[in-house]
Amino acid sequence: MTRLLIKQGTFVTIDEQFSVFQGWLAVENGQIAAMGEGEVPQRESESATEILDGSGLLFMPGLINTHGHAAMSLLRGMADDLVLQDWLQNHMWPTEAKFTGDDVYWGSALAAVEMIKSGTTTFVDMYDHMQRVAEVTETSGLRASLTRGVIGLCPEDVQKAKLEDAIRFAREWHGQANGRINVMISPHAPYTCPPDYILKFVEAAHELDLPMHTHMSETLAEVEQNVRDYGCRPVEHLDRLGMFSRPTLVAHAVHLNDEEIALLAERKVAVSHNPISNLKLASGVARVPDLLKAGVTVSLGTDGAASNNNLDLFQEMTTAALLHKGVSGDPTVVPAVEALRMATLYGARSLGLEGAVGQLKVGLKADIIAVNIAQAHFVPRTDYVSHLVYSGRGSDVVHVWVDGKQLLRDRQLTTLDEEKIMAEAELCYRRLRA
Ligand SMILES: CSC[C@H]1O[C@@H](n2cnc3c(O)ncnc32)[C@H](O)[C@@H]1O
Ligand SMILES: [Zn+2]
Repeated sequence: MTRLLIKQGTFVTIDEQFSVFQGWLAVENGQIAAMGEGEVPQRESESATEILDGSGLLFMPGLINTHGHAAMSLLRGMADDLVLQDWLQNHMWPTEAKFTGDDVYWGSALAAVEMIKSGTTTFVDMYDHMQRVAEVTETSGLRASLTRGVIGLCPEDVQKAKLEDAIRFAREWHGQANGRINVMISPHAPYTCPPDYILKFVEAAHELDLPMHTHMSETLAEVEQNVRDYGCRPVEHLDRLGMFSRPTLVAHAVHLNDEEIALLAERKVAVSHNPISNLKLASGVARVPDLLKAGVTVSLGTDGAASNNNLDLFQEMTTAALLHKGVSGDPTVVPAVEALRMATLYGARSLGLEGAVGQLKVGLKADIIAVNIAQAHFVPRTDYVSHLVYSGRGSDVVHVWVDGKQLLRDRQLTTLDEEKIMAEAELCYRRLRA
């Protein structure tokens, strides 16, 4: 049995009473086995099989990206500066229709490279050809909640086949990769899935005992269309269809009224806040301070790299912390520590993984990242939580572990061939555009 000892590091434990301390941490059997402040006890030095000098490094829980479409990394920069519906209907969907399983594999691998190198250890992915995303997850060593996203704007036989594919994927992959893969059930959105079709997903989620994930209330146009088509706003619509009787994570939730926020809190629906994607597609600004005040779990997502245009959760934290101050005129909303919790603890909570990941605590899985704080933008040592959120970047991450396995060592990937993946992704894009 190997036992890694990290000594003389700076540690940020994320909890309601987060703390920053100088000390040590031991990893054994994929878990945080022990940790403490100050000098390493002699018994820890003696039982270690590997020792890492943590001087100049800050260790914290790996970041959790609660909404994305990994394979869309292939479409980065392809159609910038458009509103959602134009972007989706006239650019993303026509190109995605040509995606093969291999395109999804290499696009997702490209995303995995970027995520690991910017400190993400768990990601949510909603897409098609999900077995290929699962393969990337298995090989890369990342942790993921994966879901076959289904657009139901198609004939009944195609709808049926897509639902069956989602169920088959769930049965095959939930709990796989040593428990690193979980599965969710996903009708893509209320405006792309008719109500009777959404009902079938809710039934499947009950049968399989799985959580649900969907896009919801992302644009004003979507809310208005929902009212026109179904006589109510998306939150009430999904509630009537029984979706919130399952543990549910909704992406975006930008356009909400007070009653909807109260209902989301009551139903314990979690929200994945994607501030950069929402800004880029000019969708609006989610009412994050109000959601948090109401007790809704709000985590952070990048969405796909075609609407972001990167997968760096540090930038998402910075944006979340700044944006809501700007629009509210209140500098106290979304303080740095809350942005950090959104990217870690609240991410874990929204995926049913609280108590397993998202914090540095003895007994939790060793999903840990090390940030190089021996750099000008982390000086002086006033407040490391502030530095991480307001001046940190994904490229500051030097080491990454998931389940105690090191996926990034001195910024070198240990499980993925970065050069090959970039070359294959470039070829996929050229083929798709030909
Ligand atoms: C059917 S798989 C997922 C589907 O979602 C599309 N998508 C990507 N970003 C967004 C977004 O912000 N809102 C709605 N849908 C989005 C993606 O292009 C895939 O087709
Ligand atoms: Zn999305």
